[in-house]
Amino acid sequence: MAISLLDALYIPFTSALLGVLFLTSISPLEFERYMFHYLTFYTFIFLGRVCVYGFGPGRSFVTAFAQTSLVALSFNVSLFVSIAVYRLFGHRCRKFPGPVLARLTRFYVAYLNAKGYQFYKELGELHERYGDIVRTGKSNVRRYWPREISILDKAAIPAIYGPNTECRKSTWYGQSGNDPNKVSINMTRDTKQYRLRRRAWDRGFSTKALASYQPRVKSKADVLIRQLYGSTGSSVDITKWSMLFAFDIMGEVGFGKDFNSLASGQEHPAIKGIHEHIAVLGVLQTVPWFLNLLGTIPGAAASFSEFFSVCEKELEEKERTWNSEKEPQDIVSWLLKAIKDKDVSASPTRESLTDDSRVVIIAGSDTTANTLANVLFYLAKHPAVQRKLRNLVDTAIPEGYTTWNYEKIKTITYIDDIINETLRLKPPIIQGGSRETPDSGIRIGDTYIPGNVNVSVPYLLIQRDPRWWKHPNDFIPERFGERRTEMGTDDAPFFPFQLGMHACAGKNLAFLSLRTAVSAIVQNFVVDFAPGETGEEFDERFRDTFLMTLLPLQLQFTPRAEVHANIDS
Ligand code: HEM
Repeated sequence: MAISLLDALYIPFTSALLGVLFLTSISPLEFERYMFHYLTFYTFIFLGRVCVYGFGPGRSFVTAFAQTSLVALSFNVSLFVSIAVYRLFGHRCRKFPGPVLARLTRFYVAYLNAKGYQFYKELGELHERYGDIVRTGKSNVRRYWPREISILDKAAIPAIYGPNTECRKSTWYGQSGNDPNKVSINMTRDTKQYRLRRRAWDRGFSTKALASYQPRVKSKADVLIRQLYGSTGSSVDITKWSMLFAFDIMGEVGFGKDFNSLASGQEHPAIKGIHEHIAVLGVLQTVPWFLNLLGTIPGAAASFSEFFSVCEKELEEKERTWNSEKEPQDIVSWLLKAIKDKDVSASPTRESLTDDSRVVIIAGSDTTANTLANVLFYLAKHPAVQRKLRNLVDTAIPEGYTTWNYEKIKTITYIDDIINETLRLKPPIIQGGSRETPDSGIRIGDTYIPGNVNVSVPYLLIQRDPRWWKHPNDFIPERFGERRTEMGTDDAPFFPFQLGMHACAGKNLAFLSLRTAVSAIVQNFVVDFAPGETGEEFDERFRDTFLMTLLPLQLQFTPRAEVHANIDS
């Protein structure tokens, strides 16, 4: 039986009406939370209708399928047209300029991300074209997405991220699920629950805990130094070795486990998993509901399952071997202690604990590794800076590396100036965290941003903005030291570790690791580019994959004794 003329007119009309009604009814909801349920329900209804109308005497499945497809088509067309009209002309963000495609769909920014993985450059161009506030459609919405705005104005930093902000974590943090009982600390959007859970983490980074980590960090630096001595005369890919160093530290300090990557010189399989994970994240982070959906499809996350299973395995081993009577000696043990003590800060479920264990590795290793590799790049490129640093280390520890001492290294503020200047130019997390404005909206200077809009300030762009930074693209560590006043550093926007309650939990550990590695390297070696390496590609072509992904960098580490011998002869 074919579709009658009446059906052919009636079905599209009622279905289209249904599409508009549906859109109106979901408008108060953060609908992407329910995307998975919606798609499942949609498929179920579709198949159910085919069965109901196709089953029975005189009925045909083909006709039922054709009718149902007409219903679905009319419903979808009406839904998408209404959404497009609303997004273009009725959205509360419509006064903010931005590319038309970004107003229509967040997949446009996913496309810009995928195009060479240099979204920060694309975003820089959008800001140049449209001004300090650009509608990017970058993440998600409560009322008909996309509602994303990128702000390149330093006044926005305290308003969005500062200690007194009323902004909350946006739907970006819903990419691994929206149930706060099942996700990591970093993905916890509920502010009350977040504050409680953060306490367990902060215990793992207390001054006392860091003092117990320090000798283990130094022992990893020793292995790195030994390996660099072994490389004498050949070039070393410092991107790889920095990752091995940072990954081993997170094994030691995170899980109390020796991952042995530095000693073996081999990438642990989990490292590949991390990089595949962040490459996917780099493109699809703009569409968190889609990432969330992908995670529910068996096999879709296969590329990074190795990393997930390593974390799961290490967590299980820790649970088996951990001595709960003793003071915790690593971050995961602090999290386990909170659970054992039934403390309010404990990860609420097994799933959330597992997700937390992944955060230990993801948040701690790539960030530190990138910074170390970039510091060494700048030292190779600026021999005068390297010499100045080495003289300071030699003055603090004249007897050489055998008497290396962290307390003395900590007093050399120039190391921190070099690390900060590196983090200004190359923040390992390139785009600022996405936050949702409170219902009442916020004011940034003279501009009112309505409520429930996702806002972010891009770290890399604002930390190189010539309005606040003199010679913004030049590497001048002294701007954080003796030239601070002259260069206006105190008034310039700098927040690579984020600010306020959601600021990086591991900042002090990062500084401990970086000060240790950088001082140990300059005390032992002179660092140069390897023959044929200019560093230009490394400097220019790093990938914007949420966490920065670096290209290999070939350096040469000449033992200082050898340099002296060459000069003397
Ligand atoms: C140079 C090194 C590092 C940089 C630049 C850095 C930067 C950041 C930034 C910008 C955030 C905020 C992310 C957001 O807004 O969602 C963050 C969060 C975090 N970082 Fe770091 N980080 C570094 C090293 C570390 C290390 C070594 C650890 C140790 C495990 C760590 C643990 C964390 C954790 C647990 C969070 C989540 C905090 C939360 O949501 O409460 N980070 N980091």
